[in-house]
Amino acid sequence: MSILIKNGHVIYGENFEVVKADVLIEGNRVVKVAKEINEAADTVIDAKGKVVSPGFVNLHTHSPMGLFRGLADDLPLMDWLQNHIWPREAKLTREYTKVGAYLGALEMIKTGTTAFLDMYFFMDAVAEVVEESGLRGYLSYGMIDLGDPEKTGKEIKEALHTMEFIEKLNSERVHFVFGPHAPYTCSIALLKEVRKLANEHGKLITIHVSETMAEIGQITERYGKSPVVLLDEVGFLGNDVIIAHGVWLDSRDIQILARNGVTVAHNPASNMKLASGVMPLQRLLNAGVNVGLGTDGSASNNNLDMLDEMKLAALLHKVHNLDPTVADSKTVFRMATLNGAKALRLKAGVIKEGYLADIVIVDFNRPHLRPINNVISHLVYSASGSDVETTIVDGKILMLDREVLTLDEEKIIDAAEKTIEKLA
Ligand SMILES: CSC[C@H]1O[C@@H](n2cnc3c(O)ncnc32)[C@H](O)[C@@H]1O
Ligand SMILES: [Zn+2]
Repeated sequence: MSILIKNGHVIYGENFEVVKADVLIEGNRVVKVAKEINEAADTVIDAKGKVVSPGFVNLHTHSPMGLFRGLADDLPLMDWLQNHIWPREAKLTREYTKVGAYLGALEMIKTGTTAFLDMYFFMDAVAEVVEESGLRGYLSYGMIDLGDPEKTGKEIKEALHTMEFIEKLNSERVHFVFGPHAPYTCSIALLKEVRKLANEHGKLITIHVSETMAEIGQITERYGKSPVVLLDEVGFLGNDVIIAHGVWLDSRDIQILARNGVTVAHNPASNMKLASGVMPLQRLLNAGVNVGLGTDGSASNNNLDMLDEMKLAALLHKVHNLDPTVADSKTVFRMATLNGAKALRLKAGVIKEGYLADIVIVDFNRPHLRPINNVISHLVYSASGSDVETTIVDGKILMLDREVLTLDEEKIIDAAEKTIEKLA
């Protein structure tokens, strides 16, 4: 199958240069970007007045948590988790989680996310949803053993069961990732076993690290060192590790992350909403750390809109540093696209010949996106997810003119309402 996108403002290559061009997709790859392409294609899309952008990579989320949207707002992390979220999650079944995953997938397609890194429960069900939706999903079963050796074994077994399930799908778009929840919920034994298994199976690892001051306090009290130093000393870190948050990092932590090639997934909305703190973006980037962007779950954000997230990232770091030159629009756009793709070892995140065709078309024929003085600026500061008109993943159209082609929108929204009634 081939798709020809004509007359768009194309964000081209690693430098995100904006050119008026046509884009030809054959199979799952971009094969040609040129001023005018006149070859025949199965589908032709006219993108006049529109922007053809790399799809967004959500580098940290809990996709089914949309079910809990708005149910526990305005709380700090530990209170939010222990007293509001975990009791609700204890009632989740595979069926309910799947409904949440459908809602998350629908929201991501509608707001231009093409790939995401997820951590949650019942990830076999989430994998089925990802496969059906056409998205690219990197899925981890979130392991929590709370230092109980019996639980360690059970959690590892569940993770391996999820890995087997995903491997059997034999999908190029659905991948398994190891997901120990955090240093404060996982034993050293669990973390060491995860490192060993990730090496054995060649899988990525994702984990929440240094999110709040409370976490730093707990880990320092328990181990006498910071979470990052702890993870380094037990041999857990590597260039296959993506840590979520990384808010409370000192200079030594940052050097350790850089030395190990660790990626940090920045979640500005969640960090602001839970009042966790401000990630040291400038210091991380200056140290050469790869930083991507994530939304976290919809119960702490409260949506999965990566365009919103880019604006929040840019504004947060400007005001925090009292410096408007910090987190410029291109830097933030790169975090939301190429840096995320790099972390997932995905040949995507840019539009260029040979790269995966994970592309979105954003409708700029709208007053808040005119005049088209600066495409990247408009995407970061002026657009929102609802401006995304077409979403293409792996060379397949998932949404055209805002109609989702792979999922039944009405059915999913209805099921979400019914599920939360049952859960309440
Ligand atoms: C064990 S599955 C994932 C687990 O993580 C919880 N969660 C959601 N957001 C956060 C966050 O910001 N920090 C730590 N944990 C978080 C989610 O509710 C699941 O229980
Ligand atoms: Zn999280």
